[in-house]
Amino acid sequence: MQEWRTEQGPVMASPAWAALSAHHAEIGGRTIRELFGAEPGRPTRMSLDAAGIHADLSKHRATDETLRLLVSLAEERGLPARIDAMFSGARINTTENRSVLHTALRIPRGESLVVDGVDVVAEVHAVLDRMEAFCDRVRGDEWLGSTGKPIRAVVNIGIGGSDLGPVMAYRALRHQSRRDIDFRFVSNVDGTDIVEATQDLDPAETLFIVSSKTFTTQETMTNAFTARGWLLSGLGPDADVSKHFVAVSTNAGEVEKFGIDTANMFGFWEWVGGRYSMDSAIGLSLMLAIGADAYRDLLAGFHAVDEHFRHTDLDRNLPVLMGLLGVWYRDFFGAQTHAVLPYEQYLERFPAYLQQLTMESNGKRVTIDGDPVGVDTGAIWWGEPGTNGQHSFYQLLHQGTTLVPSDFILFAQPVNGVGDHHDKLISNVLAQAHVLAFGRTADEVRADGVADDLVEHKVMPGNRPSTTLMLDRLSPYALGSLVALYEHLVLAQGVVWGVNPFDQWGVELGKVMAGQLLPALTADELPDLSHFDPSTAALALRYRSLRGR
Ligand SMILES: O=P(O)(O)OC[C@H]1O[C@](O)(CO)[C@@H](O)[C@@H]1O
Repeated sequence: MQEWRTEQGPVMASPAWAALSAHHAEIGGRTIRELFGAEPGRPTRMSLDAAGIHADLSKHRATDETLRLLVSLAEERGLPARIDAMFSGARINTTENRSVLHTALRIPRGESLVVDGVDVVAEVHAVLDRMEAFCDRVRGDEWLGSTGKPIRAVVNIGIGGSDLGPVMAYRALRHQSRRDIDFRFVSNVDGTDIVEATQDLDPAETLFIVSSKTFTTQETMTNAFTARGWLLSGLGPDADVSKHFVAVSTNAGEVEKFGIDTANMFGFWEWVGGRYSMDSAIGLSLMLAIGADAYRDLLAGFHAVDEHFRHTDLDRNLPVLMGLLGVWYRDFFGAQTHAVLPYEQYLERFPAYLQQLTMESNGKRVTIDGDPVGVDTGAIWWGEPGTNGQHSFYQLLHQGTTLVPSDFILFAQPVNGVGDHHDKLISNVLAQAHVLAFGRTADEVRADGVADDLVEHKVMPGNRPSTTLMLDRLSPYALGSLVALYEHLVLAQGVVWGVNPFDQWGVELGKVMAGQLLPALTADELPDLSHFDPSTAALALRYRSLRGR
């Protein structure tokens, strides 16, 4: 086992932090207009390319010196050493004593990475091969349901990382998915989710994938039991459910207990965090949808960005620079949120996916050593596909009082080239980034002939920063590269802040309390609620009474 230790100390004690504070006092008030005016070569100098992603970082409230100081901060915080430690399998997730090796999920076949005496690359490819063989059988109508019918509906049951990645990626790539198989995703313990997902399906043609790293998650297990009941009520009590259920998990014991043959289980490893797992066997539904070759292209996209992140100097390293700019706005400008605005309808769930990735990772108040962080950490991430957002919340982005750094994502080639839709789409995204950055002054508004009493209403303050990411076409490779970009951005930010981006202790207490409340809501006898606060106890009693208990 490779031991890994950190004694980083607070980020504010870092000399680069003090230098950044002084630098912010000096240039924080300069506008993007002024920066462009002073530096004609800015767009070229501040753009870079990584694994097919072209990134324009010029519309930021940052100079070369800002980037230099941010990179110094990352160096002082030990980012290069942490990157090496992660890729080599050291147990950098110290609060759970685990390696962090999602990058091993996409190392090409034939290479090797030995961790604790095991070649994890060989294990990864053995699972990928099993997944491929299974997917070929289902897609080739060789895997038959218990009545002999081929599979025409696949329902992934999972939540958090066992849902958001699969559903995001399926929606992103459904243009190259099998259209004769219905793909559905059930996550919420709210019964509506599973009822709506199954009510028009034929159980004889339905395959459930129960996806859960732990196989103990309340929502997933509740939905899995309900799915089994639905199947048996449709096919009769003697139906062979093994033809309709497979599992993706690290927990073979619980999979067996549920009644799924472990021959139909696809494993992964404790060194894959839930929110970093979409390219593990958790992606089985996606492989069923797009096929194994396309799935391997997705892995290649991930790997290309891994290589970039691992081997590129910090000052040309895209995930590092984007992560550092996020720290710059969060801690020196007080930006509380970060928007992701994909101008690609197929990426409709990408912002939701990034919410778990970023906020479960860096929504932390203490450092990896357990001390208060002392500065603001992870921003609130959110977003919607363009152009819908323009007719909704962009008013606030343009003229509100809150600074919202934004990422615009666009693709040069349309997936669906209908008429002039795509050119119009792209004109919109470029226009939005332009207006956010450069705005419109009162003089310019007046020069347009606007009446005096409306001038201030029409002034666009501008100076609102954004990154533009332009890719060629939304392909599995491109999607993999984008996800890896944000995975590594999260690590860069976490290391600077000194938090552990790989644990999620903050979600545990709510689960425990729900477990304690459940019997209080359902027991025949009025339970003792005195250990809950009076508000919660009163609401529980009201619920019982409204349910006639
Ligand atoms: O895959 P599992 O074990 O069901 O967990 C689902 C999700 O629950 C969480 O632990 C949070 O509750 C996530 O980190 C994880 O992705």
